Amino acid sequence: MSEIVSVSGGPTKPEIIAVSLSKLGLKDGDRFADVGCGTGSVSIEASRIARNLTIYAIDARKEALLATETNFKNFRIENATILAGEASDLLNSAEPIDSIDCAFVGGTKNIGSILEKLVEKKARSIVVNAVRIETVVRTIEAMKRLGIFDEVVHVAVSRSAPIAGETMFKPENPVYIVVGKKQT
Ligand SMILES: C[S@@+](CC[C@H](N)C(=O)[O-])C[C@H]1O[C@@H](n2cnc3c(N)ncnc32)[C@H](O)[C@@H]1O
Repeated sequence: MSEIVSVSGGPTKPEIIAVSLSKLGLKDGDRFADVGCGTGSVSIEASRIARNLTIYAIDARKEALLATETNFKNFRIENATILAGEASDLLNSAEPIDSIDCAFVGGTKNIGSILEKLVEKKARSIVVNAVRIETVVRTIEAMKRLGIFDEVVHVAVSRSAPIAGETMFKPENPVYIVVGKKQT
């Protein structure tokens, strides 16, 4: 199995991806947006959970796009379009993405605008990862305005590490997982 090529800020830790994707509720055949894809690791895990996804991986940084391209090739991710640029612009019109079922947002610059566009594209479920408290507040407020706010989960993971032949735990940075669901 290939190692994932990393970039600054990614890959997202596997435990955070696991909780995020469990909240997202992907189904086979969904159209999935990985907004601020970094390394593409969330898309790679998403395609292990649901079959026949159509993936749109978006990032504004060249190094992230290159890493995603390499990782998708190494992990044999199919049906994926990698899009370069500001997410709120790329989600603005019907081209290249006309509708979305589920979105994971790991890149939170312009989060209010991104959420608006995802709702316009009929996303039934949106999960945002945030580490800054200001981003968490902005995300909750935007989701409430759009009538999609569901919950926030604060996840703090500690990982085992060897010490003097025994085992201690080292904390990872806590992450807030903000969940939005289309009201039915
Ligand atoms: C924390 S990293 C994401 C890590 C990723 N989930 C992974 O597993 O590799 C955030 C990424 O979002 C991108 N980003 C942030 N805001 C963005 C926006 N508004 N549009 C496009 N990309 C954005 C950054 O360039 C960065 O690569």
